[in-house]
Amino acid sequence: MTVAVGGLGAIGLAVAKALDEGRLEGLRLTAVSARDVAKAQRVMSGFASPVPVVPLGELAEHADVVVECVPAAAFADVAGPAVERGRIFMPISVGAMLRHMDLVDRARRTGARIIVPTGALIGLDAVRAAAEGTIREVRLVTRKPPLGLAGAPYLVENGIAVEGLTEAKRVFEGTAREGAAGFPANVNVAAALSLAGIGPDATRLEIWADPAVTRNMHTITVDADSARFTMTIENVPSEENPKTGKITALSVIAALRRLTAPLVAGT
Ligand SMILES: NC(=O)C1=CN([C@@H]2O[C@H](COP(=O)(O)OP(=O)(O)OC[C@H]3O[C@@H](n4cnc5c(N)ncnc54)[C@H](O)[C@@H]3O)[C@@H](O)[C@H]2O)C=CC1
Ligand SMILES: O=C([O-])CC(=O)C(=O)O
Repeated sequence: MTVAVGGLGAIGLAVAKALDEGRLEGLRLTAVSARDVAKAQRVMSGFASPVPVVPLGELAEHADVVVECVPAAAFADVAGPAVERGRIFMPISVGAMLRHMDLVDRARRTGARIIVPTGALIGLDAVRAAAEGTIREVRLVTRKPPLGLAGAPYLVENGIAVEGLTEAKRVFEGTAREGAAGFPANVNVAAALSLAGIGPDATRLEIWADPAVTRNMHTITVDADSARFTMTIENVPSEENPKTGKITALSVIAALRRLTAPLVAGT
């Protein structure tokens, strides 16, 4: 299968490199997109098999699988054409996906498949299994270093300061949908959780700005008829973008690997 990667930042570059290095059996990189084309061409010259740098909207013409690794604002430029052409579309700006759920109906008609990786989160296999039964409650508590949240539209609009905190402060409590809208660069995890479970309006979210933490921490609690579980992940920030946990790119790579692997484990 061929793969195109939109965005060469913390997540996209790691994914493109894994493909170029031949670490993904049966998958080959065929195109990338970048805001800074000259820089991307320099990156390509260091690749074993350089690929064309094309606009986001053209990625779908070059590959069976289109991976979106751009800021939320550019999501639709990648997603629309990929779904329209019936590709496998892998979004990572999952909060933006919630505002474009019409893509799911469109995918039904074009034969596209939209596969959301677990990303910076944990345990969506268990959440999906529980959702086949009856789930009473899904809650996510996200705890981040205050600077990782600074500038989020919800904080700006509500005049909530996170600078100079000496103790943890809960800055948001609401639904995953409201959280994804108010913190577009921070809680894609809440959107992914909601899609795996009971949807963006029923999934509860708390966001804490915590000066005592150096990692992005996410705790999921699920109460279902089949099981009750609580899971916590403590993400090491990536070097390129401290807002993004290092595991996120690895999650995309793992999700790609299972597209062609002869054996897959986990729901
Ligand atoms: N689902 C999840 O668990 C997670 C999702 N994310 C989200 O993933 C997305 C990517 O995150 P990062 O790689 O950390 O961001 P980043 O800022 O490091 O990289 C984004 C890249 O996209 C490029 N870009 C921007 N506009 C573009 C355009 N029009 N055409 C082509 N390239 C363009 C930028 O130049 C940059 O290189 C963000 O929306 C982020 O919020 C981040 C962490 C976890
Ligand atoms: O990397 C993380 O811990 C989570 C994150 O930024 C997101 O969900 O957007």
